[in-house]
Amino acid sequence: MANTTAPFARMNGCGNEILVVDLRETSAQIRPEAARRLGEGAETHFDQIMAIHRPRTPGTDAYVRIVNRDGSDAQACGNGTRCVVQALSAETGQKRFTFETVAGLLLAEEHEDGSISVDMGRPRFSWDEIPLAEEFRDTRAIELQIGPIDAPVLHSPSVMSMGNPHAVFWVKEDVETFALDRFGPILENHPIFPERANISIARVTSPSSLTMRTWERGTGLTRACGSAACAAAVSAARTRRTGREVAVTQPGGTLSILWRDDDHVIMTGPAEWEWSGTLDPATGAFDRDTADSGEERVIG
Ligand SMILES: N[C@@H](CCC[C@H](N)C(=O)O)C(=O)O
Repeated sequence: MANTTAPFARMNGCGNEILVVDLRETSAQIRPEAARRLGEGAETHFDQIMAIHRPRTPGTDAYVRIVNRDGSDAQACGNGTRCVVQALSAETGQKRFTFETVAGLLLAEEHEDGSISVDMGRPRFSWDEIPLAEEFRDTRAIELQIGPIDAPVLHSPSVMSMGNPHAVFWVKEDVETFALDRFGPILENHPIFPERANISIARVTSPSSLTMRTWERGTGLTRACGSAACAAAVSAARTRRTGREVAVTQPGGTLSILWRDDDHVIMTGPAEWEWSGTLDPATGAFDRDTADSGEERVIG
């Protein structure tokens, strides 16, 4: 059977490296081995793949599957969702979208200034929804620490789900001074997280701002993580460290997070197209569009 090729765009959301792959014209799926091959590529290395499939539910614009660099599936990707919105808006001029993901429906909108808002849904706080391996009645701070028993480097994280699991460790020092590259994989794979977890270190800088870094589940250190920014902002409000509208600054940029009174979390930020090409979703083989390959495509 001839290999399938699909258009894709290399994009980023606040420096979170995203491949947006258009699989609407095929029934092919991104294979884990293809994801790992693309993730190891000098040009195609990515944090997440956002695979756009034909809609499965009436009233939605597409079904979007999220794949991490290690080939694992994820339930949410805020930065990647903004990239999908920008790509489809560039293709059709449509500004409002409803996407279906494994975690439910996401509503998104591109604004006149080019910024994009995504309704990331409601946060989940109960231990069995995050999930955790054992019951914790108060997930605003759980017993989990790393470092010397009598002087832990990180401890008492806030934990929650934005569709995907997050642990947020609060610090008073510059978030860049922590060896997250060392602590991240240990905590990501800690037995308390049966589905692993995204691990963030966050520092509150005012009643409406915080800075943070994230070690992402299935990917590693990234320059930004949208769902982690939502988790940190909600956790900061939940622990009365900030209000419900927070500017979250990560190494790749700043996102605006609003935890609305109806419990929905609205994330607003940029998306950036870098280059386009075609790829085989089964193998990860790709060709990059050249300057003379016709009008500058985004994905379609
Ligand atoms: N970078 C994404 C998060 C992607 C999924 C995460 N690594 C997980 O496995 O939960 C974002 O912007 O939210």
